[in-house]
Amino acid sequence: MNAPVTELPTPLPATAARIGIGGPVGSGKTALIERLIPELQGRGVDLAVVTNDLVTKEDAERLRRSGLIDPARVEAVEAGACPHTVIREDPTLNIAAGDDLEGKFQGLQLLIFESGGDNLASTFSLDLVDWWIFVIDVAGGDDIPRKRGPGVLRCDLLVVNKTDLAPHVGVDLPGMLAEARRARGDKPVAATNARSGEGVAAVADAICRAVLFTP
Ligand SMILES: Nc1nc2c(ncn2[C@@H]2O[C@H](COP(=O)(O)OP(=O)(O)OP(=O)(O)O)[C@@H](O)[C@H]2O)c(=O)[nH]1
Repeated sequence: MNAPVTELPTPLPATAARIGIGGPVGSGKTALIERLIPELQGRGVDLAVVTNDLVTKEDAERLRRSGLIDPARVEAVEAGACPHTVIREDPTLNIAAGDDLEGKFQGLQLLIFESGGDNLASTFSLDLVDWWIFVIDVAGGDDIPRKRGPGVLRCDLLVVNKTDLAPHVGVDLPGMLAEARRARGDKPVAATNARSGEGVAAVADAICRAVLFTP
C-alpha cells in the first residue's frame, strides 16, 4: 500500500509592507509623501497610498492630481472623528482600504497610510502598520521635542520638517534636533525640507532598510 500523500499548505501570498505617517496639522505629511513617491518609485518600489481626512478626501485628491502616482493607487478614508481613532483604536477602515489596494495591484510592496493631522499624542496601531513616522515642523516651535508627546517618543522615525523656515521663525535648528535626539534615546531623527526635497532621500533609506529590507 502507498504511503498517504501529505499535502503541503498553500503558501500565503506576499503582502505589502505597511507604514504610517502621522503628525500635527500642517506639519508637512502630504508634502513629504509627495517627495517620497518619486524617490521610492525611482528605487523600483511598487507603492500605493491611503490618506485620512476628517470629512473630506482632500489629501487623496491632491495626490491623485499631482501626476506623481496612478490615481487608482490612492484611496481615501474619511475619519469623521478624531483622526487617531481610525489609525489606533479602530483601524478597520484603513485596513480595508489597504487590503483593497493590495487586491487591485498584485506585487504591491509598500502601502503608505497618511493620518489626518492630529496632536502630539497620536500613535499608530501595530495592527495597521509595521513601522511609522511622526512628522513635526520647525514652525510649530522648538519646544515640541521637549514636550515628549507619545507621537514624538514612540514613532520609529521622527521627522523634523520645514528646516528652511528655522531662520524665519527664530528657531535654533541644531538645538531642536539635539533636543529631539535626547528625547528619543537610540531612535532615529531626520531633518527635511519637503519643499526642496532636502533630507528626503534619508527618509526613503530608512523606510527601505526598515520594511523592505533593501540597503
Ligand atoms: N517652507 C516649507 N513649507 C512646507 C514644507 N513642507 C510643507 N510645507 C508647506 O506647509 C503647508 C502644509 O503642508 P501639508 O503637506 O499640507 O501638511 P499636512 O501635514 O499634510 O497637513 P494636514 O493633512 O492638513 O494635517 C503647505 O503650505 C506646504 O506647502 C517645508 O519643508 N518647508
